[in-house]
This record gives sequence, C-alpha cells and structure tokens, in this order.
Amino acid sequence: MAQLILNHLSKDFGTGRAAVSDVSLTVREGGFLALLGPSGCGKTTVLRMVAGFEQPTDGSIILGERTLADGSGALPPEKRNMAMVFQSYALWPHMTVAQNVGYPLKVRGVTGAAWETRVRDALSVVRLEEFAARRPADLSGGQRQRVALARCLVTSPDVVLLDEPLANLDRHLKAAMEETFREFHARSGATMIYVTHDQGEAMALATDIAVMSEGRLIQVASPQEIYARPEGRIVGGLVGQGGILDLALPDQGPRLVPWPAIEAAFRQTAGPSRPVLVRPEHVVADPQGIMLEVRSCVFEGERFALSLRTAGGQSLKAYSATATATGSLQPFVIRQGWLV
Ligand SMILES: Nc1ncnc2c1ncn2[C@@H]1O[C@H](COP(=O)(O)OP(=O)(O)OP(=O)(O)O)[C@@H](O)[C@H]1O
Repeated sequence: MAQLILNHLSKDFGTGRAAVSDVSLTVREGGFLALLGPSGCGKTTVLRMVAGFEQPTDGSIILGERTLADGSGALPPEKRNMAMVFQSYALWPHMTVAQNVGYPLKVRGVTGAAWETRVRDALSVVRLEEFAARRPADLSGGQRQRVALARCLVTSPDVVLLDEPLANLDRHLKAAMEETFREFHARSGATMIYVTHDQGEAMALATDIAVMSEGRLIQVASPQEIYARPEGRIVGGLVGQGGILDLALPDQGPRLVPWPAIEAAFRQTAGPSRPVLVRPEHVVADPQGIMLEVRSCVFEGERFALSLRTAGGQSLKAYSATATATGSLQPFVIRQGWLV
C-alpha cells in the first residue's frame, strides 16, 4: 500500500476543450477519496488515467516509489496492481461466485489450496462465504455487487478504483451497500478512489472529497470541511443542502457571517452584493427574525423541509418539526452563513 499522487494531470482528447486540466492531488495510503462533480466534469477520465486505460497528455501519476505515468511513458494497467469496479458488475454468468472471484488469481497462475484460501478470504470480507457455489443469476443486485468487490480484492490491489458502483441500485439497496463499502474499506485497508455525482454518497463514504468542475479540481477536503467551508458557489451548491443568498456585505470581514451581519445586510438595499451559503439547519423560526414566505412544506418522515423566499425573491431552505402553512409569511433567524 502506498500513497497515490496526481501531479498536474491533464487529458486532452483533441476535442477543443481539455477533459482534465492540471489536476494535482494526493490520496493518502488507506484513504478513501470520492471524486465528485456533475456529468462530464472529467471524473471518469481521471480514474481511467489512474487505472492506465488512458494516457495523460500532461503531468504524472506516482504510486509510492513508482511512477505509473509521465511524459516519458506509462505502465500498462496490469502492471499497476490496481483493481477497478464498474457500474455493471461484469460477472461471468456461467461461473459460480467462487469462480468469478477467483478468476483474476487463475489468470495469474494461482491454483489449488492457495486459490481456495484467497477466494474464501475475499468472500469473507464481503460476507458472502455461504454463496460460493451459487451463480450470479441466483443473487440479488447487492450480492452481485459484493461479488464484484470480492473479485477486485482477491489480488490484494494497492488501489481500488470504483466508477459509480451504486448508480444502478435502488435507494434502500444503496444505503445497505454504502455500509458494505465502508466495511470493505476498513477491512481491506486498500486506498480507494470512488467516482460519483451523488454528493450524499460521497459524504457518507469518503475520508476526502475532491470536487471537480469542467475538468478542473476545485477543492479537496474532508466531508465535514467541505460541507462547512466550501470554496466558491460551485462546491457550495453541489455539496449538502442550502441556498446561496446575494447579500450586501462589506468587502472585508470573516467568511463565517453571523446573524447580526446578515440582518443588517437585509436592511441594506443598495451596494454590491456577495454570495453567502446558508444551510437549512441555520434557518430557524424565531419571532425576532426577518419575514420569509413559505413556498412549500414537504414531509420527509423525521421532519418537514421548507422552501422559503425572501422579500427580494431569493430562495432558502429550512427544516421544521411541525407543518407550516404554504403561502404564509413567517419570521426566521439565519444563525450564520458562509461566504462562498
Ligand atoms: N474517449 C474520448 N474522446 C473524446 N472525448 C472524451 C472521451 N472520453 C471522455 N471525453 C470527454 O471528456 C469530458 C469528461 O468526460 P468524463 O467521462 O471524464 O466525465 P465524467 O465526469 O466522468 O462524466 P459522467 O459522470 O457523465 O460519467 C466529457 O466532455 C467527455 O465528452
């Protein structure tokens, strides 16, 4: 196991716009990095360059002491000791679970007792020991995905690459599989890179999130950090819930904006404005607050989600323990905001 370094990595397919531009980041040994961003931002291209399926146009990829790719050449995928899990599980239908999991070992010439032991160990990581003799057709979607995970683990890869592995699953199965992935990461100790456009998934799974937009890396930080202190509108809008208000705030001042400054900004009608991200948990009903229109109130099980609108027509979100009449004007305090 070793840390993975992407150094000024770029990829231009010759389409007029680079798919990946100057991406530099370090995935620490045993880390779980989520590459997050909208469709087409370059996530999969980064993953494919790390795997060795694409050659960088510029920059380098280093794993521990080894250079995997740079200006002078690239190691082929099979020499990188990595494993990739795809959205489609890509299992062989005519093979049993054990044969599917053990296939990469067979290719490497591992047979007999060594084969049996390593397949059993890999199946135990994903808790599928009992299913060794079944065929993929006789498994649920989640179990098939776990077979695919066991198969990538069986060769003890330094790095596991996952390309939207949960995209085809329903919500319940997704939640259960997130748990499996967390456990898989903890038990395998592998360094993992996980491509997703689902911020909830990234927050739930990763130790670090790298947000990309239009081929560029915008921010890399822990889920907590990126939620509390996002860099710019794109990250603020992509990670977590909330609304971005344009408020008349002074040029100087802390990025964490307290309620008195927000309240003062609401009274200010002229002057340049600055974008402030407001999380729903910081918008609370309070008679001392400013009047906001309740645009909608949706029951989410454990709470109600409110869509609110300011007098100036800007949108906000809030949570409430009780139902609130749609169309009514109610006082709310915005406890804090974050300048993005
Ligand atoms: N082989 C290729 N040839 C030309 N352009 C490509 C190729 N592969 C990807 N691209 C382009 O590069 C950009 C980034 O694509 P990429 O698949 O990396 O995005 P992504 O963030 O993974 O998107 P998605 O979430 O939709 O999979 C896109 O504009 C895409 O059209």
